[in-house]
Amino acid sequence: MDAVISIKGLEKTYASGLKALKPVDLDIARGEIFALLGPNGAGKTTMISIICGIVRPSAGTVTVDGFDIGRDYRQTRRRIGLVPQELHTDSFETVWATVSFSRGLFGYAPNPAHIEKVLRDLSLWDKRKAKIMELSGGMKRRVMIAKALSHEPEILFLDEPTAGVDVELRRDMWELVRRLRQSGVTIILTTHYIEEAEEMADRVGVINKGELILVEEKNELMKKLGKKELTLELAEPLAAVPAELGDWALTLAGDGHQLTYSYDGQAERTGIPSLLSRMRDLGIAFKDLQTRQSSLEDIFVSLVHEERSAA
Ligand SMILES: Nc1ncnc2c1ncn2[C@@H]1O[C@H](COP(=O)(O)OP(=O)(O)OP(=O)(O)O)[C@@H](O)[C@H]1O
Repeated sequence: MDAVISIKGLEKTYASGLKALKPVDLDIARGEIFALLGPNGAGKTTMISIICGIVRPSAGTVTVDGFDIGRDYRQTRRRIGLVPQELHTDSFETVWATVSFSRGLFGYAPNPAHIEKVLRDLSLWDKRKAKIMELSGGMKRRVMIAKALSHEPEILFLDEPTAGVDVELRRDMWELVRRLRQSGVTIILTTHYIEEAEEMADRVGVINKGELILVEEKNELMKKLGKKELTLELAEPLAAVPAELGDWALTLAGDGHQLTYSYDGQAERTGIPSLLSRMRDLGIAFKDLQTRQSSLEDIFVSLVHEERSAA
């Protein structure tokens, strides 16, 4: 892998004694979209903040394009754009001035053409003369992204990019992220919206209690762990799953009206034809049926749940 970020043995223990990151090893490939999923307090922001030089690690190393985040802070930081979770942009400055100023902070010469492109891409061009404090929350969030892109970073971190934004802005952001990837930018996003990871990510990492419990290509993950479910709407309710159907993984719901069979969609034999013929023999009729592929959300919940019960 051509790793643009390489994380080795990264640990963080806060002054309170809380271990926010257990040793984490992770390589981020150049040009990929990597989604970091995890419940509240899992350590996502801590990890991003360390890579961006905001939080100091307790142990381990991180290199960005071969530069060490500690020793070569300036070199690493100028390659990175960060869109933080919290908006702190209340200001009397205009959109144009704010975004242009951000670029200057990284030591780059002014480039009005680039700033104009960023503002246009984010539908902020019409607002360029507006003061930040006059903007709506969604607009402010766009400004945060514009600031992060002002110095043409190779790597963009988006910490919960669409928390609390409306559907339209979320779609716009997804579109923008795709365009950025096409232009060669590596994107690392944290999200609570699993739908977002499912839609966008090339690879997914799941972090729980400071531990990276899984890193996998999204498509592989969905194939490997994805279960399918067949739900039969019964003509007459059942009080319990009949013993004669004990060979199939069945559950009863909807006051006995819904019989659900969970099976491995990748398996050669699903067990469905034999189940249906056994049901016919037993005189159990159904009115309707539907199948459902488990989503990344189901996979995530079961992973985090397994970890919790193992702990
Ligand atoms: N400055 C700090 N001092 C002490 N503990 C902290 C500090 N910052 C974060 N923590 C703790 O470290 C753990 C990881 O927090 P972090 O913000 O990295 O999680 P997260 O995965 O980003 O969560 P969320 O999804 O809620 O943003 C949490 O238990 C949090 O309370």
